[in-house]
Amino acid sequence: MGRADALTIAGGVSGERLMENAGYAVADVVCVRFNQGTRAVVLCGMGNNGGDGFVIARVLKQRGFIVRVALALPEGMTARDLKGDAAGAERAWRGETLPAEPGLFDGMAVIVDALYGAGLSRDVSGRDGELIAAVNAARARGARVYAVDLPSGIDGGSGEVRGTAVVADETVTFFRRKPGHLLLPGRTHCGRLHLAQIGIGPKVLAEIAPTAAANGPALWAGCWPDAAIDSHKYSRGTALVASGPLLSCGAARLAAEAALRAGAGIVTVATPPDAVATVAAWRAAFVVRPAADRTALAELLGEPRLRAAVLGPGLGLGDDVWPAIRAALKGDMALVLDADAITQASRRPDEAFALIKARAAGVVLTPHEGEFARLFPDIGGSKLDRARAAAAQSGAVVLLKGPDTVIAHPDGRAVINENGTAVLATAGSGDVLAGIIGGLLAAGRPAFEAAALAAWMHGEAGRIAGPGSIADEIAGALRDVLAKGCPEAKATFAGGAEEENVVATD
Ligand SMILES: NC(=O)C1=CN([C@@H]2O[C@H](COP(=O)(O)OP(=O)(O)OC[C@H]3O[C@@H](n4cnc5c(N)ncnc54)[C@H](O)[C@@H]3O)[C@@H](O)[C@H]2O)[C@@H](O)CC1
Ligand SMILES: Nc1ncnc2c1ncn2[C@@H]1O[C@H](COP(=O)(O)OP(=O)(O)O)[C@@H](O)[C@H]1O
Ligand SMILES: [K+]
Repeated sequence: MGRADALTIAGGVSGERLMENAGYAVADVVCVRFNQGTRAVVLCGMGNNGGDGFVIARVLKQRGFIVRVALALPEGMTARDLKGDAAGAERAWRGETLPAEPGLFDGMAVIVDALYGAGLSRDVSGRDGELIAAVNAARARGARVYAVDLPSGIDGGSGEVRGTAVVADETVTFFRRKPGHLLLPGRTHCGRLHLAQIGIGPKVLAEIAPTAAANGPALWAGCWPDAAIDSHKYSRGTALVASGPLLSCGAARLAAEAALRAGAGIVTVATPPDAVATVAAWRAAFVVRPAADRTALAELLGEPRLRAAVLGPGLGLGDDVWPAIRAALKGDMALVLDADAITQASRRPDEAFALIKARAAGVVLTPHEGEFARLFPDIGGSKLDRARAAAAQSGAVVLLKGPDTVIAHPDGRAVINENGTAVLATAGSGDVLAGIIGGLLAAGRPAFEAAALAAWMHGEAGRIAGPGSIADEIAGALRDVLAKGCPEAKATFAGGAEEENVVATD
């Protein structure tokens, strides 16, 4: 954001104008719910976030609110020491300013949090921590909290809580959302999020060329699995799902069903002999092939018409499994490596990553946090950073699961998924996701787009299936997701003012 501001200011829009627009945007959101006569306190910090706060205080006072500013400055600093646009905004404020202290929030209907925004660079502690605790306590007693740009204490780049953080009812941010608005726990601190345009134009967006975005149809509308009128099952694509033995064949059944629903024309389930009858009886639509051992599985994976394979759900952790995965990695089909296949790869990461990098067809790795730590033990940082680093290290598209699933391409592009709900936090849900990706890969969709679209379809399926659903029903709800059709595309990544899905990372 700092760079976006600087480029805009260099382009002739003053910082003061940006701050005025930002302040008005927040005041307008407050005024949707509250009227003249409302008691409001604006908590201002020492930087430009605080500067926005002074503008908000002025506008709310003009509109008849009873407003005071609670000014939180470092020891020894006074309002006269404020700098730049924040100093100008403070001078233009003609109301009451008090040194911030926790008691100032008592009895307020509205609290505006303008303590820290994008400039937060270290953990909040001491007096500021107490102020944040007091804001949250006042909210618990009924005050409505509006955060300026970010809830203070939330890191805009990572969504992490830096020590302690404000919990807001509404957050107004400017220009573009930041990763911290989408990643947890930041997302849950924002409350309702508003995006306001304050004069930072499309040329700036093109110049900063963000490589992160919220997951949405702009990325994958062209990959929606509509089959052409003249399609046949083979042209729609063949996928193979490798099952585990009888006691762990449920995972492959879920994945195979999801792959069929998501667009594969045919799905073969390769099954150890003890599970053949169970798998065959599960869905008449499955093609079931016994694979007595891993050599037989490797042979089935050599079938030339195969466009995609899903390996991992229930596959097994025995030493005999890796040769089949290795055979698949040496093959031509696109691959989803999930669950046990990720654990298998984590025992020999160098070999796995070399095989992934050497192949032409795409690979999607779908770790949850535990599997991620196993496969990429040395990678740290924000969820966005970690997914990107893992993609670069492995050569695969990495889908790092969770409520804020991140999908990263080795070239640095990444999307953050935002439509998942806790309905998905149920056993077998990840198998459904792996199957959806496999179905889209079988239909010829590129790995990054397939993974992003699959995460979105999975989220929608969870919403449609609703609370109380089990994984079988999430797979079943894919039919409704597809029946609703592809949602309207809004552009993603850099290039136009309408591209609200872009996340400004700098
Ligand atoms: N002209 C501009 O640059 C615009 C900036 N805007 C606002 O400006 C904000 C960013 O302003 P700033 O860069 O001044 O930063 P902040 O106002 O977020 O933070 C102020 C300063 O506090 C210090 N600080 C950081 N963490 C601290 C901690 N834990 N304890 C003590 N001190 C700490 C840092 O030196 C930081 O620069 C945005 O979030 C947005 O609200 C908007 O007005 C839009 C225009
Ligand atoms: N609270 C949540 N909100 C949104 N999505 C979630 C949540 N918890 C889990 N998920 C999603 O559910 C799936 C769970 O996958 P996984 O952990 O592999 O489970 P399993 O192995 O039982 O199938 C992932 O796609 C994950 O992103
Ligand atoms: K703030």
